[in-house]
Amino acid sequence: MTGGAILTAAQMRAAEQAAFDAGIDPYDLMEQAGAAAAEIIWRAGHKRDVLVLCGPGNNGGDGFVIARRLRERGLSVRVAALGESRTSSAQRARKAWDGPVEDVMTAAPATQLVDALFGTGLSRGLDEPVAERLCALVAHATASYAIDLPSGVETDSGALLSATPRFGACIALGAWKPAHLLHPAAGHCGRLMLGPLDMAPDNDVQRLGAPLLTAPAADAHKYSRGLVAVVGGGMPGASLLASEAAARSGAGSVRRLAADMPTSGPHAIINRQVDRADAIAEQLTDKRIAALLVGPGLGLDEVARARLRAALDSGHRLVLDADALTLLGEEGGRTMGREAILTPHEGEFRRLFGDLPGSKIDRACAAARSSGAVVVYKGADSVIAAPDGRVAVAGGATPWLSTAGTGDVLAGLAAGRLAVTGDPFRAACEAVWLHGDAARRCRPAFVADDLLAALPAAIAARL
Ligand SMILES: NC(=O)C1=CN([C@@H]2O[C@H](COP(=O)(O)OP(=O)(O)OC[C@H]3O[C@@H](n4cnc5c(N)ncnc54)[C@H](OP(=O)(O)O)[C@@H]3O)[C@@H](O)[C@H]2O)[C@@H](O)CC1
Ligand SMILES: Nc1ncnc2c1ncn2[C@@H]1O[C@H](COP(=O)(O)OP(=O)(O)O)[C@@H](O)[C@H]1O
Ligand SMILES: [K+]
Repeated sequence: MTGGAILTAAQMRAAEQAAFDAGIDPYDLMEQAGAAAAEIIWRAGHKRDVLVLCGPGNNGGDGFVIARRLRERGLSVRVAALGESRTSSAQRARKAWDGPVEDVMTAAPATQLVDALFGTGLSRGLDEPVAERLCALVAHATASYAIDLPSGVETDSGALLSATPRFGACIALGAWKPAHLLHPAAGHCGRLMLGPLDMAPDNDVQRLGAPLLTAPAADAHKYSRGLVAVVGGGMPGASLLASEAAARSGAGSVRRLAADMPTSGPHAIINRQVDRADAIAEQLTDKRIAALLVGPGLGLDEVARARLRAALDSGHRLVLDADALTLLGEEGGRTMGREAILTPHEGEFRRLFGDLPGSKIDRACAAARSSGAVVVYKGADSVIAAPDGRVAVAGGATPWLSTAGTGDVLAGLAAGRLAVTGDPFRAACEAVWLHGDAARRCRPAFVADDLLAALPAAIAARL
């Protein structure tokens, strides 16, 4: 269920060095990279005139190979460079291009624009006139391709170091980089494609891929498929959304423990009217509970605090979301020391873990290590990190998800999948995938309730 390894610039360089040490010729690798990218551009099918912008490093070297390969296919190709080529492989690739080399600042636009100015070696923002020229040439083009990365983005953090155009597509070379999935850079990549190289580095950090789910066993019953308990609070809607998501996640049974009794909603959910924390604690002694969710609509008062304490003391596998995370943060955090999933958005993450350094991936890893729990650091780019160092990064979720209540659905899904699998990292990955896929199946301007109706189709697609 992985979508491929994600490597930082330093990890990519180390993998490249290991390949050279193993006998791979550096120039062969550049030829491979350029050929793979040219093949993708050719197959994209525009078959129109091309302008390839080449920078001074190996990204520029890839550009010269791409230009040569596309011309061999019969396309009208022009090349424009930003100064001299500085690496021996790039110099060799430039020599192998026997056409003219124009200046990036004066080259006329083309229908297809290939940006091979900078990749993983970008060390600072582009000079302003160069960034402006790149933006103008991309704006003129019908099709635009960033080679390895859009020039101007920081590989590891996904930050924009200078004005960066939005490309139609980005062809990653050899492996994904954090900037392909982390915002704001991810929003400038367009369609993501991977140009394969002989060198195939692996890493604990992976792009989230489609999960493989299994149907219930022939002799399954509602408890063997997982009983989910959801602790409610002052805002009933949130725990109702979460409960229904858990009920539609593949779990066998859902019990909602709250002071209110819903007047509508799926009758399959068992609502137990309990108010006091000791009554909730009593309900939580049921050993059949396979996962417990607390947080959506919980509230932040003393009653909420007592309910959270009862949940934490119950010993069950936990999903903590929303107000539970805020309350946990007020208490200075707590090491989970058990199978648990925390699902903070940006604000909850900062309240719980403070201002951590590094990329969103680094911050999620640090949070997972310090809490001992699987952390789902939500947003347009969601990072799922386990305390043992495994990470899955989800990109490409529709921004229509940024509507109230979709987090409650995700939390319910995570609890449901945790009850089914008993594995917090796997459950979190499955939940984020199914949530994103259900959103893709909804029409624009959907509301969180619509996601619930789309869940069975999202699950069916993964069986
Ligand atoms: N690793 C692999 O496995 C493979 C890698 N491959 C390819 O190599 C690429 C990495 O190549 P790379 O390391 O040569 O870096 P690259 O991005 O071309 O630029 C570095 C040059 O730019 C300069 N420079 C930096 N910022 C600047 C600025 N703002 N404005 C002006 N100059 C600036 C910098 O100079 P300096 O920072 O020293 O001033 C240096 O000269 C990678 O993305 C992929 O395309 C594939 O061919 C095969 C497999
Ligand atoms: N711009 C976006 N693009 C894609 N997904 C998003 C975006 N903004 C939010 N999301 C997703 O929507 C959900 C929102 O959760 P949350 O912020 O907890 O909302 P709520 O508390 O209202 O339920 C998360 O799963 C998050 O990853
Ligand atoms: K580039």
